[in-house]
Amino acid sequence: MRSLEQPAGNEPEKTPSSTATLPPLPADAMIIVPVRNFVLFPGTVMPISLGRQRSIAAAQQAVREQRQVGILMQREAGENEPLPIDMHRMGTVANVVRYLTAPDGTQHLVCQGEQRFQVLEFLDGWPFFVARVLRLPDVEGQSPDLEARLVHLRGQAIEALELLPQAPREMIAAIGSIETPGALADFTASYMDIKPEEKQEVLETVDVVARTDKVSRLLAQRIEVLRLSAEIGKQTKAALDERQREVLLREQMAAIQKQLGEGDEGKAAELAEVEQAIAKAGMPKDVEDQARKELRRLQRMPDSAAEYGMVRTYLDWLIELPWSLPEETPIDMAEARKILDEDHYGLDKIKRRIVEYLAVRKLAPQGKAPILCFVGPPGVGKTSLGRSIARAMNRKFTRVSLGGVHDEAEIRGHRRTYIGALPGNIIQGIRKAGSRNCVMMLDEIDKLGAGIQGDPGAALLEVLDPEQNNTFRDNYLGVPFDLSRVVFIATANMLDTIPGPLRDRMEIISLAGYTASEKLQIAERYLVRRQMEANGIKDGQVEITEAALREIIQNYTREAGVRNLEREIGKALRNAAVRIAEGAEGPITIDKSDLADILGAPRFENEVAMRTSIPGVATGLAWTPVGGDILFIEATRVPGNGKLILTGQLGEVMRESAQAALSIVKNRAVSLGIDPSLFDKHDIHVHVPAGATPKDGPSAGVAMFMALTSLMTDRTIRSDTAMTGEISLRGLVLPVGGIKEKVVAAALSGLKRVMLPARNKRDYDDIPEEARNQLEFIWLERVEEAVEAALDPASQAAS
Ligand SMILES: Nc1ncnc2c1ncn2[C@@H]1O[C@H](COP(=O)(O)OP(=O)(O)OP(=O)(O)O)[C@@H](O)[C@H]1O
Repeated sequence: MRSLEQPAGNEPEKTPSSTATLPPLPADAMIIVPVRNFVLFPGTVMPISLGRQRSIAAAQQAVREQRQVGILMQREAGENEPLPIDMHRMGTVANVVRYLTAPDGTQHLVCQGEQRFQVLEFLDGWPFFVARVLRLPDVEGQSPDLEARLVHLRGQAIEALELLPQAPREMIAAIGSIETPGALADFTASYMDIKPEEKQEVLETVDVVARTDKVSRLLAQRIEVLRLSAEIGKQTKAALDERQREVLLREQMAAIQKQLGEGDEGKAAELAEVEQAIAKAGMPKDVEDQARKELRRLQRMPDSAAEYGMVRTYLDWLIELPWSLPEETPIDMAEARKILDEDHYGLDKIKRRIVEYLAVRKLAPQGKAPILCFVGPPGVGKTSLGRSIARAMNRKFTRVSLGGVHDEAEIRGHRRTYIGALPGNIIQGIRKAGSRNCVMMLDEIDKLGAGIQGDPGAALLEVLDPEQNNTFRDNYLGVPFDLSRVVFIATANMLDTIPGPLRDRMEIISLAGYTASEKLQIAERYLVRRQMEANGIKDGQVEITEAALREIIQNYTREAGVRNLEREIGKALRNAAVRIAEGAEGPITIDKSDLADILGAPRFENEVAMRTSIPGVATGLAWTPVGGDILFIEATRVPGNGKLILTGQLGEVMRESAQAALSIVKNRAVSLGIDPSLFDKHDIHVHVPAGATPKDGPSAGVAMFMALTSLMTDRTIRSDTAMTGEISLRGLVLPVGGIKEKVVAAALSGLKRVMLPARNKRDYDDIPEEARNQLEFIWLERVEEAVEAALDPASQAAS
């Protein structure tokens, strides 16, 4: 209800700077800013636009002198050059909150009304209006009568606000917080939709009781008008029946969209397609209802709305998920066997187990088959076995990686309220497979973490539980999805870290790794062919000799599986491919002697011989999640006083076994031919290099003992011998785990002899024949036997 100040016509040329020399204002005088069609009330803050030069000068002077101003309404709004006589006699003293110039150059004064004032007389001598005034603060006592008026007026004010189509909440709150009737009357009058003259009348009603009554009367009239208007609105609305209303709204929406330049034809066509897709998707009834509900929301939304894209993506997910079940063909067992043999060399026991599993599924397709879990080092064929199972069952195959999954939402999805939410990786896997009865491989189930964001293991349990997984609920989808026909297969590198409850659900099938000749077979039959195809080499163009393959297996790779082997073969073949492309006359043969040029120097050649050529180094055998490995224990002595120094990030148990080994050596010093005084003059340092191998557990005991014995007797250990075994303080050799993997690793490293605890003889049958044939086995009861067998006879003379 405030009108803008109009720019004045011919204002006398008085610039604000010239006001610096103005006479000082008398004590009861005040700078006056005349305004039009606007009443500032005490207790309210309002901006006033300044147009006339005189008003700008007044405002600038007030700001300069940090003075209050008097806001006074003109009697005639149209008067550009008001004289004192043209102004009301009563106005409001105000503090200047801000004085600002808008980007378009207009000036504004933000004022906070403080109290009423009455003009006593206008004074001359300033380029703006100045008047002597009488301030009129509100006189408000406390009486039940006043209190009653306050309550009544407050009730009315709130009622009036609530009758407005959109009741401003903060206004209601402000009204509730005003404590005195006079202030409430001012506040209400200020915001009420009444004429400026009526507002001026309220301002001029200094008596609080009279003022409250006046505002109350005005409000009562207002409420009556508002009520009537609401009533009319309601009646008109009721007159339109629901259908008409919808048509009307749709038309309005279309009109608005047109206004916004959003052509609705493209959108309509798009949504018609979505509707058809929903009808065709084969969704269960409740899912279809949900999809249609979302579609209706889309229809009502402009396609520029941020939410439009989100709902559209959600619908795409619902549409693209394979809800219906494809026909399941019975498993052909003979064919299944053929496929397994076709894809994999060896692995007879495992293939047999898989055939059994398939037979059970064939006989009881709806039954609860166990979940297979392949455990073994990388590259031994876990994933490719999973693919073969899918092929044998005539189903789609999909992989879901669980490595490093810490958050339940990665399995089960984020709620749609999150920005960028998506379904969890189970549902993503299903969509990728495009089939509800796919074979889903849950990779690296042993690397599942448990973080603060819920336990992904628990979510996975639900996925795998046949009692629950027919109504698996992904947070993003918000509707159940039936996973009961999915064939789950898990893979892991190690058993220990698979959460217990998950392990209980699964049938573990271990794949230990391949011997050198198995690798050779796999390479000859599968890997070379596959890499030739991958590198565009035709049959007969390149040949890799057996000797070359053996060399790669022996000296270029050291792994339980065949992944690196395949990579090295690929590298060798690519080299040949380049030569063919450059026009070399075929066929090209890659022999052992060519490898150094193609693949570089052998990586593992003679490592053992080199390392063990000095006293104090023993070759141990370690078990790791990626298969067995050899490991060197190095001991050296430095001048000191008998301390044992251990380095190489050893675990607690391994540190203890080093101490035990030292005690045993000290105990037997004389019989071993060691000068006991050596121990007093030296510190002994034991180091176990090889960063990647986990170094804990007691099984390096024998190797520690031998390294120390070798050091103190100054005799080297045979370079063809590796050892494993725990030791007791009394010199007994105790059994250890992982014998099969360790022995295979020893064979792969080209060693000839292994020293094992006698009580591990029971594991001998598990050791692959090839390794058995390659190695000499020395079974140890006591550490003395190790000394006997391991110290190099050639180094005897030196002692
Ligand atoms: N017995 C085998 N016969 C033929 N090929 C094999 C055999 N074992 C492994 N392979 C081949 O070796 C490669 C690596 O195997 P795969 O990817 O299945 O290993 P993985 O055990 O799943 O490893 P990771 O745990 O790292 O996933 C594949 O190309 C696979 O076909």
